[in-house]
Amino acid sequence: MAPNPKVVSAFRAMRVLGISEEKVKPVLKNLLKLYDKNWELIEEENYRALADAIFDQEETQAAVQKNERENAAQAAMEEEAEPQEEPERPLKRLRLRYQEGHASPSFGNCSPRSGGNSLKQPKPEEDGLPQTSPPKQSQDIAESFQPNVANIGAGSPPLSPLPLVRNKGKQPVLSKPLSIPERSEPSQPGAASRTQLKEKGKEPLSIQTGPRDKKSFSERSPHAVKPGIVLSPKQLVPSSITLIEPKDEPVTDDLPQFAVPLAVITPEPSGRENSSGGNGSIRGADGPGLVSSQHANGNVRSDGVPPSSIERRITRQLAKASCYSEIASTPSREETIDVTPAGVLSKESKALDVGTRGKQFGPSNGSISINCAPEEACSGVPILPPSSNGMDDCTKKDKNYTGSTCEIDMEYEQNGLDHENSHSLGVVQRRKMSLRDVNDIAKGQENVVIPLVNDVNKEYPQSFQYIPQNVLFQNGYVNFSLARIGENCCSNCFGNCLSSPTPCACANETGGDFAYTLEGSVKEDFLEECISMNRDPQKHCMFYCKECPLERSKNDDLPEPCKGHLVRKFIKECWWKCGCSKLCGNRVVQRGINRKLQVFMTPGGKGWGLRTLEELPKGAFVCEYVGEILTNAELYERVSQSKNEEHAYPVLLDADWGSEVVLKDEEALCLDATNYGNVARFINHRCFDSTLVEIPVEVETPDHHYYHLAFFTTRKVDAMEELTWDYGIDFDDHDHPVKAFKCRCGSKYCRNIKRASSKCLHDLDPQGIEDEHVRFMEPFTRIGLGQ
Ligand SMILES: C[S@@+](CC[C@H](N)C(=O)[O-])C[C@H]1O[C@@H](n2cnc3c(N)ncnc32)[C@H](O)[C@@H]1O
Repeated sequence: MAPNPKVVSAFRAMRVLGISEEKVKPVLKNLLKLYDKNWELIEEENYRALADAIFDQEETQAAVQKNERENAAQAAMEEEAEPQEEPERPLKRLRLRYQEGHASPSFGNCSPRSGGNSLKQPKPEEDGLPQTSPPKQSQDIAESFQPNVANIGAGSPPLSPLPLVRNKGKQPVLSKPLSIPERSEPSQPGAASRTQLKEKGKEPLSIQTGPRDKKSFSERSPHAVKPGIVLSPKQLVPSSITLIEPKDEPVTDDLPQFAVPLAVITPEPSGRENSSGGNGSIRGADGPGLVSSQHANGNVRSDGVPPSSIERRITRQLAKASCYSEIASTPSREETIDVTPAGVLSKESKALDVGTRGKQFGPSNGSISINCAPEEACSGVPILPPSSNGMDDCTKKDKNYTGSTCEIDMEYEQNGLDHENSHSLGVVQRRKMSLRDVNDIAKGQENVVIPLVNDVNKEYPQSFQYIPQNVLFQNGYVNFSLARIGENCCSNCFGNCLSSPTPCACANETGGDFAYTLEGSVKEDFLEECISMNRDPQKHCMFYCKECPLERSKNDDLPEPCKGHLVRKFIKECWWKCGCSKLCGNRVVQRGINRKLQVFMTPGGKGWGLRTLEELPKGAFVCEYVGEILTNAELYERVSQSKNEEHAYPVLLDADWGSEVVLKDEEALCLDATNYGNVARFINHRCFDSTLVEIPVEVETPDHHYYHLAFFTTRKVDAMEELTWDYGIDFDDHDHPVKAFKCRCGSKYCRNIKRASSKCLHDLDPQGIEDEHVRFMEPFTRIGLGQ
């Protein structure tokens, strides 16, 4: 009997969405029953009802399965019962008072490859900090981010646009924070004026205009890139298998924790404040509230049509459509809301409830909106309600907070606001604020709370909008297409891929084996190679672009030859399209931050820094570098137009340029955490022997134009130790548009210190480095150089 053509059509429509017939069949049956075989209802809107029903069913099943697995995992865990782990792994936003510093056990052996990666490291660079004093908590996190006043200078990270930062070695992934001109000392209040702050907030806007007037990357003919030599992946040791400790998983049943695609930040061309495009407008077919959750769920598309609920589900669950959601970046109001201190400080603001990671994607005030049409986005209309000028309402979260009152209690005044010049940031009013209880800079958007403390002075961090996931700015383009993702996924897997006797398809992308251990750390060999690449790039493969996008962004007319990019090692994590579960051990970075971290004011003149409140094993995931996704051209424009005092936390995503035959401008991406970013924006630089190493991680996309930049520990790190990262800055590059900061990393091998003999780092004995470093650090910290 010939199949019913209606059924065949329904199957076909669902297949396009990546849904198999087996899944469609039972749901379709039910639906027919429900609709009394009224096919019209089912066929409507391209089988929307059917797809919705399928997704609903999947969600329900997934939730049930997840619960079962978690329970099973928990049970297994309890059986194994290895008492050492911290009993309280963050499950969502938790408390976190800080921890006592644990004694650090011995170091993990690092087998130093040429560069000696493994040093036993120096003790916390910032000693002298109250090791035991509890972080100051805050009830209104937003407040914590007031621009502060003085700190901008020192504490504030300088500009470091990638393009600008010429890092000698680690080009690839990197972050080359552009440096900022000598910033005023952190301790000097008033180092940065309000005006300056304002400028920052506006940056995105100005950028918008720039690139458009100018020849954009995309307008140029694509430039070919010479493929670099590809590193033969190191053979990793076969993994033993077991479940990841459930406690380490902050996953909760109700939230889509990982897989949070991107949001797009687009300037608003016709915004009220700046028709040139300076104003980003928040727009979204579904309204702010919905938007935020949509983002959280990873809805993205690029077809120019506002996503329907079904579409959102599709993108969320299957990542089918191209990603394109939007966050208004800088409408005047938004500025008030997101960027400027005023917004941050606004206590009256009753923004959306701050969700946990995954739920709340972008600005928690609901400014994130889905916008499927980039073009449309540019004509955007500001949608932020005037009343939303406050950031997230942290009071909800704080109401349960029972910690001690933060000692931070400062009054400050926002000075020097330049309203006229601010085409974007709205009105920032001068006001005095009282700050206290800074207990979570993430505003509930991470699995854990991240407190901020300042035992050094009365400064507060530069204002910025905390986002737990990257967001697209304007021209940056990231395409998540299921069609492209499919092949590399382990669709036949189930449960925990790390428990499988044979590596899954995703593992094959990482050199034939999983990069992670059962405990969730990066395996030794893999980690060592990544560390070695950073510390001793010359010993690794580099590729040179024929026409380097980075150089072109700096000088389009007469670009300098490519300086070379490292051919990086990648980690490929399982994702939505894989058959494994959310708890699969090959999903680490996408689950977000799970460590107890704290932002603190360093005593050594580096401004704010990040430290761990718990001991971290070697290879542990700490956090991802999150920011706005820009093209190099956009970033360069942004930096060139910004004031010296502005921060910039750019990272160049060029880890795979060499494999591209033709590199389009949209593919030359970078991340900037200046205005939108996560806790990684506080990670300070340390030459050579930093405690963190960045590793590119592929989650959503099979190509490497866009990837996540994740930080893992290079060694065991003690509680209260500062987490640092080697930006790869070339301190001798005096021609660089942005001056590098005066390095105060304290490393024995600081590249910013002139030494009598220039011995190559890779010629040094790692153990020697370690020992000397320890001796070197103490006095350095104590004296407080750089202050
Ligand atoms: C990504 S931010 C790090 C957070 C920053 N300290 C803050 O207060 O916001 C980079 C900026 O921090 C400062 N910084 C980072 N590492 C430093 C170091 N080793 N020595 C001096 N300043 C440093 C510089 O101002 C740099 O531009």
